[in-house]
Amino acid sequence: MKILLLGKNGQVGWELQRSLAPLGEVIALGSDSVQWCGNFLDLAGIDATVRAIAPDVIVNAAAYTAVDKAESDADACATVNAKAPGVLAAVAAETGALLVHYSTDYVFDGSGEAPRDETAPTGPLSVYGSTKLDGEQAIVRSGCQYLIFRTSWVYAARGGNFAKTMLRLAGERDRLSVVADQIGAPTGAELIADVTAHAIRSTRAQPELSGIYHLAAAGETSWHGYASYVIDVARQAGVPVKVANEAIAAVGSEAFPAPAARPKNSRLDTAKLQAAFSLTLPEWQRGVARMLSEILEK
Ligand SMILES: NC(=O)C1=CN([C@@H]2O[C@H](COP(=O)(O)OP(=O)(O)OC[C@H]3O[C@@H](n4cnc5c(N)ncnc54)[C@H](OP(=O)(O)O)[C@@H]3O)[C@@H](O)[C@H]2O)C=CC1
Ligand SMILES: Cc1cn([C@H]2C[C@H](O)[C@@H](COP(=O)(O)OP(=O)(O)O[C@H]3O[C@@H](C)C(=O)[C@@H](O)[C@H]3O)O2)c(=O)[nH]c1=O
Ligand SMILES: [Mg+2]
Repeated sequence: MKILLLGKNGQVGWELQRSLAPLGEVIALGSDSVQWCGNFLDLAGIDATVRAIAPDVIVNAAAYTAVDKAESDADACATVNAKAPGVLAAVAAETGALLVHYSTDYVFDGSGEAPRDETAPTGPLSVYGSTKLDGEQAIVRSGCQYLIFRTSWVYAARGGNFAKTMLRLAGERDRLSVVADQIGAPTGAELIADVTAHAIRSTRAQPELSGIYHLAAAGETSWHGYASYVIDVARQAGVPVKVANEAIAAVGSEAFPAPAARPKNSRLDTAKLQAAFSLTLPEWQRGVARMLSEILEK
């Protein structure tokens, strides 16, 4: 099996370089690749690259993920998150390749408290969420065989994420304010990459497994609960933190104004994935603790 991995240097892309290796020949590209075009702003280049490599599986881990910046950079965000996946899907539809792609809880409007399943109506609140939804829909419309994993609150030992921002701020400040009315599940890039490899194997054998799946760790927390957990683990590991637990103020979203609105309810119902691929997704704390042990023991 020949696999083309795009976005190899991102949180998920980096873990996919590891998890996809046993499946076959992996050609991994980043936006800075020179031998082939890896830049999603060059749609013609991406089209030519995929056709020249002619992979059996395309795994797209590239995306414009700067949620707040996207609000004032909509065109670039749409090209990367919607148009480029449309180009990948068109080639996959023509060649019969399987396209694997990632989307987000931010395609939902965050109303209510019930976890969303894959049939729930969407209603993105941000440019980022809208472009990610457009990308999903371009893939579904193309008629190609696909696996789209909607995930949430992704972290990795490597790369930028909320947990690492909190660790940095906890070392610098003696007070923090963190929103407590946005609820979701922090999900490790490692878990996503492992589930992806497993799902590709199964779908290559059973094409009817193709579709959209929610993929998030089990359990739930708020960003405030997540920050408190991360800082507590760091403190117990002997990392010097300036902020005392009671100085991590739980605030409403309105107290933390940001260019992009975020959904309050980011809960994802993952029953379809767990049933289709015979998986049990672990509680969010397990992966976060593992990531922290990796970065704190350096
Ligand atoms: N991060 C999160 O919290 C969540 C992410 N997701 C989705 O999961 C997937 C992976 O996310 P994650 O690994 O966290 O993302 P990262 O932000 O860690 O990585 C994104 C990757 O996309 C690449 N990229 C950005 N712009 C371009 C471009 N113009 N051309 C080619 N490549 C580009 C970046 O490469 P470079 O650095 O070279 O620019 C980077 O390697 C994405 O589809 C994302 O939408 C879903 C839910 C949550
Ligand atoms: C840094 C910081 C953030 N926050 C709030 C802002 C925001 O509502 C929430 C999350 O902050 P961030 O901006 O780091 O997280 P954000 O970039 O919105 O994370 C999102 O990334 C995209 C790619 C996704 O697909 C989503 O699933 C989600 O993971 O925490 C605080 O309340 N206090 C703080 O000190
Ligand atoms: Mg972010």
